[in-house]
Amino acid sequence: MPDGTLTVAVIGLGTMGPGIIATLARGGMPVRAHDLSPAAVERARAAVPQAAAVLDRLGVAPPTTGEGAVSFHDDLAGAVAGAGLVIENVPEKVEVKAAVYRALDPLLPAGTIVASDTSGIPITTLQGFLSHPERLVGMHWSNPPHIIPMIEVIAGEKTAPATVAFITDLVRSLKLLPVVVKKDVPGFVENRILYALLREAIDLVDQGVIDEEGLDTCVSWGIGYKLSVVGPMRLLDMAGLDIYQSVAGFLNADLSARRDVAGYVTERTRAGKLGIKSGEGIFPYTPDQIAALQAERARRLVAVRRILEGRDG
Ligand SMILES: NC(=O)C1=CN([C@@H]2O[C@H](COP(=O)(O)OP(=O)(O)OC[C@H]3O[C@@H](n4cnc5c(N)ncnc54)[C@H](O)[C@@H]3O)[C@@H](O)[C@H]2O)C=CC1
Ligand SMILES: Cc1ncc(C=O)c(C(=O)O)c1O
Repeated sequence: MPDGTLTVAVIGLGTMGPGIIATLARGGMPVRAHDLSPAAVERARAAVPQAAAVLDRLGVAPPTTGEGAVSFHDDLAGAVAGAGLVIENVPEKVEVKAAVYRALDPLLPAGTIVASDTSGIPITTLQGFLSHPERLVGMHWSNPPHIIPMIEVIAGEKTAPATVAFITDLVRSLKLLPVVVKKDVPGFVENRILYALLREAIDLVDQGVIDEEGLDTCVSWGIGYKLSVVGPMRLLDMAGLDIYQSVAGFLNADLSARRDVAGYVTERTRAGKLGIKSGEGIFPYTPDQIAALQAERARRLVAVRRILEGRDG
């Protein structure tokens, strides 16, 4: 069980880092942040207060002891000094994560818990790169991490139950929603659902069934809107399992079952068109548009969450 003295190190300060840092600090924990890129550190220095301002709008108050201090460290050793928890948040490549774990090993006491924010690399795979694998666990936040309250907690084959309990208690102490995933499958739960949806969405655009804007309108104002209130299992009962039986009977065989990544995406990633992070992906973005888009998305997500939590509306 985390106590009031827990210091957390966050390694990797890109898309996910600043929101995670702000959330932990708002929970009263000192946070020590590190990225090998000085540019990423500078971006994070600006992004953490921005995420904290969103937490204000969400009504997330620090404990009476106050907000945790955030410090930035050029070196990994300095970042993890005194940390009881290290959150690994580097790119989704096994070799990159493995290198971080190998670098962490001599720096950490055996009992220091290491939580990976991996989107779906099996935790058991990652446990092969860290001594005392019982202390490694998946702690999968969703983007934006300072707004989405659900966090998946995933044990690898060698993860100790106490490690899982530690992270689920920590998530609860932040008044967030831990979901313990019972099997260490690739993609866990959230991303298996999301990637099945994205595979179908990309396929529909690729086939010319609908254009990108139309796809987003259809999903955001149809099933996406509905799923924010009624989960898939409850939706089956709401629609009627007989309806699912009939429709799935012909539709399942027609859904995309591709095992590779659609050329629609590969062409863009190979061209460096990565999305907001590169200024263009499926859509083009100017810096002003990015700032406005991120502010508006935060505003809407905050408003929806407040309503779903029964605080507004
Ligand atoms: N982007 C998303 O929507 C989500 C990503 N994740 C997962 O979180 C992890 C991080 O993802 P992002 O923040 O999107 O990645 P990112 O690419 O935006 O940021 C990664 C950061 O790690 C830094 N880095 C790379 N190697 C490093 C090293 N050896 N030591 C220290 N820092 C290093 C990079 O400089 C970069 O700033 C990945 O495992 C990803 O799958 C999880 C949930 C959502
Ligand atoms: C496309 C995509 N891939 C992975 C994740 C999370 O691991 C997200 C997300 O959190 O939204 C995502 O959108």
